[in-house]
Amino acid sequence: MKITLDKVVKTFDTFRAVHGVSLEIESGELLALLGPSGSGKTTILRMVAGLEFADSGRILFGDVDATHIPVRDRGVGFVFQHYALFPHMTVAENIAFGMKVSRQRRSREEIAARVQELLTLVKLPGLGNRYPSQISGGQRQRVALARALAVDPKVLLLDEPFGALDANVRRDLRRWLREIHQELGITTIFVTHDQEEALDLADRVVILDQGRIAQMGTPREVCRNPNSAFVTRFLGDANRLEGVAARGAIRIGNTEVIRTAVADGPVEIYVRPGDLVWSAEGQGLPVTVTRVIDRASGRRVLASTESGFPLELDVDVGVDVEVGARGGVLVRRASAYPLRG
Ligand SMILES: Nc1ncnc2c1ncn2[C@@H]1O[C@H](COP(=O)(O)OP(=O)(O)OP(=O)(O)O)[C@@H](O)[C@H]1O
Repeated sequence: MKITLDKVVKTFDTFRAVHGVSLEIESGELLALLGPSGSGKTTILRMVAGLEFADSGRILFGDVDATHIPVRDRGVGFVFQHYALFPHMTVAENIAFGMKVSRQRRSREEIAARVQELLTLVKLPGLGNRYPSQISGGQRQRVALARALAVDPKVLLLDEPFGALDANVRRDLRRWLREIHQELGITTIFVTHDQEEALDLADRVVILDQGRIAQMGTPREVCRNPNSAFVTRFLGDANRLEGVAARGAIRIGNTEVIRTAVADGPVEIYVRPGDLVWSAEGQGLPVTVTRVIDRASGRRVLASTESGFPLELDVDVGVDVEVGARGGVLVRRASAYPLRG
């Protein structure tokens, strides 16, 4: 089911949470809505679900305006971080719940068979008789997904479904969700404020800033070509430096650090740690090492430029570098934006 948002606006009292968002989610696509707290992600999802109504603009399910389709007829399945399982029902009863209250009548045998099928799909066979308190947080979210899938939704809406879980479990569930999505091909909108999660999972990401779309594209597109300082900062892990652009070259102090197209004048420059190369011989931008953090994957070097900007870069495990060492860094790739103010 394709979903279209056409200039959707939502205001709470006097506060405008969503400012004319237009967006098309293709049938079978897994789209992530990514943005900081308060950027309007949940409000957009709730409007698609029919739990909230737009002040203006339209939401289409296929070619049909969804405004007047009640929640239960929209064919959407939800998994919300706080949309807990019913504690007094077993896992199987939780999964069966939607089928029992659905307009589509099913026999007891049909429901039981479907519950078993779903338990297998979410890789929890044999746990049907447990209560939610008797399974782990990660297992609970799998059950929540099975419950959402039970009524054969045309659209799946997931709002920070793994938000409360620890990093390893999140990573496993992410992979698992991707597999389930591939298997079932249901149009899915996934809300998260975690850029790694969004980039890892989604076919396309929409980055929101204060109720507006800052950028949308495939994970590769937004990572390679962030269109603003906001997106670059939000995608994370970027060093920020200041310099001056003139005729396509950016200089910091006396050093030309990179050539890139940006208007002449003061600029802010964003560089990922992996795009900086350490030079013990002092080539490039002069820096002093302030800290070295050893990790299984390599060494993270923290350094400071002559004008006092902190920098982080990665070097191989075998590279000798010590606190207090002076050297240089070469910039392989960077994004630059005119410095305002
Ligand atoms: N029912 C409401 N009444 C008033 N203001 C609201 C209501 N719901 C949301 N808002 C406001 O609208 C803005 C967007 O909220 P929303 O929950 O959509 O953001 P979000 O991006 O999902 O944030 P988070 O990641 O914190 O959940 C926020 O400033 C919020 O305070």
